[in-house]
Amino acid sequence: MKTLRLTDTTLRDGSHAMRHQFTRQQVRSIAQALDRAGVPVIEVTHGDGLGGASLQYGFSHTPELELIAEARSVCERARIAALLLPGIGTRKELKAAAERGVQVIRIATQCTEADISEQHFGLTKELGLEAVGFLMMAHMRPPEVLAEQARLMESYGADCVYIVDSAGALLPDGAYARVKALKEALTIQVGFHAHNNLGLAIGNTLAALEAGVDQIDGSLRGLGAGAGNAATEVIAAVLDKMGQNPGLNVFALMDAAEYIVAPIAPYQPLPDRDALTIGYAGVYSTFLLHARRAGELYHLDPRSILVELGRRQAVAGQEDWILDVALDLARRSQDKPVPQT
Ligand SMILES: CC[C@H](O)CC(=O)C(=O)O
Ligand SMILES: [Mn+2]
Repeated sequence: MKTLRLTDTTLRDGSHAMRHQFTRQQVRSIAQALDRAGVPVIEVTHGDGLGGASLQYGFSHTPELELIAEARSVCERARIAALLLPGIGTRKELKAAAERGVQVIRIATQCTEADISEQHFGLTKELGLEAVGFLMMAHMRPPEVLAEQARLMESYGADCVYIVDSAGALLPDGAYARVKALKEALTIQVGFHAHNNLGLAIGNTLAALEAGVDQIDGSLRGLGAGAGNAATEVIAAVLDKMGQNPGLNVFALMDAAEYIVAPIAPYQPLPDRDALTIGYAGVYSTFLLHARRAGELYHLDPRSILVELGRRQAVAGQEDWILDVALDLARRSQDKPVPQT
């Protein structure tokens, strides 16, 4: 039986929910707990990947390279992964991350733009690292288009390509069909990364498993953008009940979620009305907090901003659209004629 590989992204996708304020001590405790619980890969980076700390995406409390080194120093078995979005992260950050002990680079592009990742895969392989492709906003394209894009990443040297449900907008049949299409098109491994905006993160992960997925993502307590990710401790318990536990200590993960992550999380990600709107309208999960802020600023319901962003098909990197949309909606509401009585 092949072994399913779990990557925990509490210290990367969870960074969105933490507004990128992880401290060294928090990273050490979380990484050590995950390592001891048998999680084989731990992703540590600014939420928007290497080089993400900026005015646009939010500055980090502690530089991500230092956090990577902290995580590396406490792990005895787990490999450390870092996310990189071409254009945000450059060759310089990629090399620096490798020097701090990163062994897996996950290269993320919009699901129709795999062609911008060739150089980054090239350098990752040159440095002797494992290279994983991330096709983001995968609900926006049908399985056959994703398979073509994944084939490009395979030709650049990817060891695995992920279907990334960035908006948490997929239903189980959509997750199944997309993973299946990649399994049929590629000779390398296939992964699935879920968001819980429609409350389907675990259900979709199980659909991906049914389609033959090789790698999946989780985060403790689901800490992540939007309504968060598939919770690592829940994945572990479910896989265990299915007789498919790949070596995860279920109780140790429950403890890490409860006693290490819950006390430091600023809120518990869940499909509340704004996050649910993200899944419903098919919007990038990281837009949640930005849309809430814009809503407060312009006295708008964040849901109206999110629905309009979905209509305009906004994708990663278009965070500046959020304020534009809010301004348009605020202006439009002022233009409305006052009802005559
Ligand atoms: C900014 C990168 C993004 O958060 C990657 C990811 O996890 C996703 O698209 O879901
Ligand atoms: Mn994500």
